[in-house]
Amino acid sequence: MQKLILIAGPSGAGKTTISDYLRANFKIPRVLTHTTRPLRVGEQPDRDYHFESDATFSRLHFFEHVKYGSYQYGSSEEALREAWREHELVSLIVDIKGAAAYLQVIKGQVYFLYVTTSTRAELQERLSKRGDDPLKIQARLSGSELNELPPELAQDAHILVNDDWSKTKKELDKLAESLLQR
Ligand SMILES: Nc1ncnc2c1ncn2[C@@H]1O[C@H](COP(=O)(O)OP(=O)(O)OP(=O)(O)O)[C@@H](O)[C@H]1O
Ligand SMILES: Nc1nc2c(ncn2[C@@H]2O[C@H](COP(=O)(O)O)[C@@H](O)[C@H]2O)c(=O)[nH]1
Repeated sequence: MQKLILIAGPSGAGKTTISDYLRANFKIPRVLTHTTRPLRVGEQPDRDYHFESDATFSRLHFFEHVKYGSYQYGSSEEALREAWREHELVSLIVDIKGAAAYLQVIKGQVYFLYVTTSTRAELQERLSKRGDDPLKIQARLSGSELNELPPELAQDAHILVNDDWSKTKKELDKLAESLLQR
């Protein structure tokens, strides 16, 4: 059966790092999403995101889409179908609203991984080290942008506290092995 590891959690929790690890070590590719935000240092088009203008974004067909500040983000049905053509198991990074949309429609095919850290200070430190703008960090770590796990999604979530990367890797190894066997 085609399956999806849906990865959500606060900014800086390590969603991208985890998805990259699954791809590098288990050949579980990430379904790329689309965004109108500018590239960060070190990012590449069509490797990290499909970077779009507002005009090209509006022409796409989205499973779900959201807006952060003035930037849009969206995941397309086409991208998921295309990824599943070659791989039974893929990953996808979305925010909490996106996760809720997938769980509503294809819950039976989803393994929902909610990634977090023990403290908000750790998130802040990681984002500062990553070179994010301090004002954007404040926005990302407050209000609806924090991506806290809402009670209605808690029963579907597998929570991974990514404080210690060596422990996280062990948990990911177990998870990938069990999902690839099924
Ligand atoms: N267990 C960890 N310990 C320390 N640093 C980590 C750990 N996991 C990830 N990081 C680092 O934290 C930073 C944020 O990680 P990452 O970009 O994967 O987060 P994210 O959840 O995808 O964030 P965003 O939603 O903002 O894109 C990166 O610099 C990454 O190398
Ligand atoms: N609902 C969706 N959320 C998405 C999508 N692509 C990314 N995201 C989430 O946006 C924020 C910000 O990402 P960043 O790369 O600018 O740091 C983060 O929480 C992502 O998980 C999407 O297609 N749909």
